[in-house]
Amino acid sequence: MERKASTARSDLEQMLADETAEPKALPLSLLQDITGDFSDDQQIGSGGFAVVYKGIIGNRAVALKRLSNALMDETEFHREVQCLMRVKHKNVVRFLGYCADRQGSMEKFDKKLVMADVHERLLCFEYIPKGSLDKYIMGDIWRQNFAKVV
Ligand SMILES: Nc1ncnc2c1ncn2[C@@H]1O[C@H](COP(=O)(O)OP(=O)(O)OP(=O)(O)O)[C@@H](O)[C@H]1O
Repeated sequence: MERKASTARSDLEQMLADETAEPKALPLSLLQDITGDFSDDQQIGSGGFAVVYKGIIGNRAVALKRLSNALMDETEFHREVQCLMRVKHKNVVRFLGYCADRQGSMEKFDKKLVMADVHERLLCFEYIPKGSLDKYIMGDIWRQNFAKVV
């Protein structure tokens, strides 16, 4: 792992230990490293705007939302990060950091090689175990309404 990523890894470890630490910018190389390069095995869910991965950092975990560029543009991403940085509440999942990375990559288009701009935008949160709340809510609704019929 490169030096920048290894410094960021220890910063993130310290942030997980210190609940008062502010969210910060995280390098893409660190996020690739802790998610096995966004491996399918570490995928934990997906929502309207993102695929969510579990990132392993020491004996702790974080949740990483990898945003779809088609669904959220740069301005919206900045606004989202600004809002998340202001929210601090015991009942709201803690926001730990963000990553906005842009790299040139040579791609074939129409039989020609062209330099494509590849954007990665990610949001990092504390990891909440035991799955999604809607499963528990829907589980109850299902039990109350349909369990007797089946
Ligand atoms: N902090 C987290 N810790 C653990 N799992 C998470 C966390 N955040 C999201 N997930 C998992 O990823 C799934 C998708 O989350 P996400 O917030 O992207 O979708 P959503 O709740 O449908 O929201 P939206 O519609 O705003 O995208 C959740 O249902 C949950 O299983």
